[in-house]
Amino acid sequence: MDSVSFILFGATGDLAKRKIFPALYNLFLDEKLTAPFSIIGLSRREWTDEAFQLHVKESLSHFSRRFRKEENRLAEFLQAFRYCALDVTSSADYEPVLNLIESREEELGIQGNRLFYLSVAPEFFDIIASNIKERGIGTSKGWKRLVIEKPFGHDLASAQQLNEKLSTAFREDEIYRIDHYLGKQMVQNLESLKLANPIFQSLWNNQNISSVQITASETVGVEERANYYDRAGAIRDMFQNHMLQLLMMTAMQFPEQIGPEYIRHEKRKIMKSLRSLTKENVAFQVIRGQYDSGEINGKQVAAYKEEPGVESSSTNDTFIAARLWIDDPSWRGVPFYIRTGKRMEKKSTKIVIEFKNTLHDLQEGHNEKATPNLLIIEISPNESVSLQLNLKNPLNYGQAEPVTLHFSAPGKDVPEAYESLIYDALRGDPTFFAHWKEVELSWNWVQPVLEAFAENILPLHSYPAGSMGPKAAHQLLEEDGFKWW
Ligand SMILES: NC(=O)C1=CN([C@@H]2O[C@H](COP(=O)(O)OP(=O)(O)OC[C@H]3O[C@@H](n4cnc5c(N)ncnc54)[C@H](OP(=O)(O)O)[C@@H]3O)[C@@H](O)[C@H]2O)C=CC1
Ligand SMILES: O=C1O[C@H](COP(=O)(O)O)[C@@H](O)[C@H](O)[C@H]1O
Repeated sequence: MDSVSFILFGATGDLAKRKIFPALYNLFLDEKLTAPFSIIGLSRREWTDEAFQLHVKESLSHFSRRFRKEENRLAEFLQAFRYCALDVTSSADYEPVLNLIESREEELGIQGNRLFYLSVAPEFFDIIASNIKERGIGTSKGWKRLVIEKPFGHDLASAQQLNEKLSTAFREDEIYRIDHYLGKQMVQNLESLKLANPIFQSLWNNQNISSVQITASETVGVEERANYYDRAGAIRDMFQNHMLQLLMMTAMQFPEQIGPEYIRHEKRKIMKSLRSLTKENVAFQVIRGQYDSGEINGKQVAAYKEEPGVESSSTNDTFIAARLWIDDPSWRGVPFYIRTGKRMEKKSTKIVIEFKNTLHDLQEGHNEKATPNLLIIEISPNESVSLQLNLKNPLNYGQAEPVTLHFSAPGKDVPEAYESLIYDALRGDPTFFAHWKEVELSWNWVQPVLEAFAENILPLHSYPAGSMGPKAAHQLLEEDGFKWW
């Protein structure tokens, strides 16, 4: 891997503190950051290099699990950090930034490879990209890459506009759109679960699978993010990006070859085959909900409308469930159910593949207990794969009963999502980043839902905090003869 300048916009912010510095520190400790490297922090406040280094140190003391264990290497790591104050909207402020980048590159002998990480509010993405171009910061002997955070747009039109603006400064292959769900180890494992296991390869289709469910439930509420969340809702915050990425990763067929372009091609094919909705029929396929007060882990919590910063008349969605259909030969007839929400009973992200229940079909009326085979992929908080099978129990008159084969991935010391993703961006592997076409196709599917929500065409179901969502979300599956696992 090349030596790089890592240029961090929004260096004093929350994401930098909680995720980016700890990820960089781990990469450094694991010798995955090629020495020498330069890290330049940028944001408005007037900090010295020393103040910035102290901030990084404090962030690591709170958020890095390896801080105490490997403190002896900390000074070496912090030496790489420099700081420059800049207002991203002021073109003149970019000149000292360029000077600093170049002087550090010269001092360290770095060949001009520059990774720009935009950990700032999305309204700044385009102005930063164009200033990087205009002010010559992206012009050097080495490569340049742009890493951007979500959200990528607010709807289809704004995402398209943003992409157009970014593409005047960066080529698509230079843009790395972070979706941190793609950095989760079990999501990255989906590819090998299918590819490396012929038994699943041959079963991964509508001949054998009756339905697929993807759940991301959270116990947290809106926290201090009402200003953003009340305009985004679960549909933009989780569904359009993370949930649809999980759908693509689950449903994509085996690429002809391993490689980012082949995988991304397969993902795009899934999105193109998704049956589109119209604003008028959204209500038949989508359930929206908002949490009411309730109890979570023995603690009483407030209703969404009573959260600080939320209007008492808010119709924002804190829960969404949907039934999607992939109209291609492999998946035709298999419903994909997706649900995600805040203030639910438990924190759990998982994918459940339900196989067709042939035993049940053969012995209708005789063997009520035969449950379908299930492949359960737990993504968080635990990382595991379980396969539920049926076996006869000789102690119970030979009745078929479910038994489970279970594998738990080693939780400790597994790289966190940000660590894997930053490493991939540094070495130029875009496999687990969202390609523009995936993002555009996702917005395209979601757009009628946004419109139906905005026009209040479908009911807003309330659900008690601490539950698994509104009743209507259960009915959505029951009407097809399924249930959420
Ligand atoms: N925090 C999280 O967990 C997550 C965040 N994200 C995304 O990451 C990005 C950053 O989020 P987060 O860190 O939470 O946001 P914060 O509000 O905590 O940080 C924003 C950063 O931007 C800087 N900034 C604001 N205005 C300017 C300006 N005009 N010029 C230069 N710098 C400016 C701020 O520093 P200063 O005030 O000193 O200028 C600060 O460093 C957003 O796109 C967010 O959606 C995505 C997933 C999770
Ligand atoms: O992107 C986001 O994700 C988190 C959930 O992430 P997880 O890794 O804890 O599952 C969510 O809480 C947040 O609202 C959203 O912006």
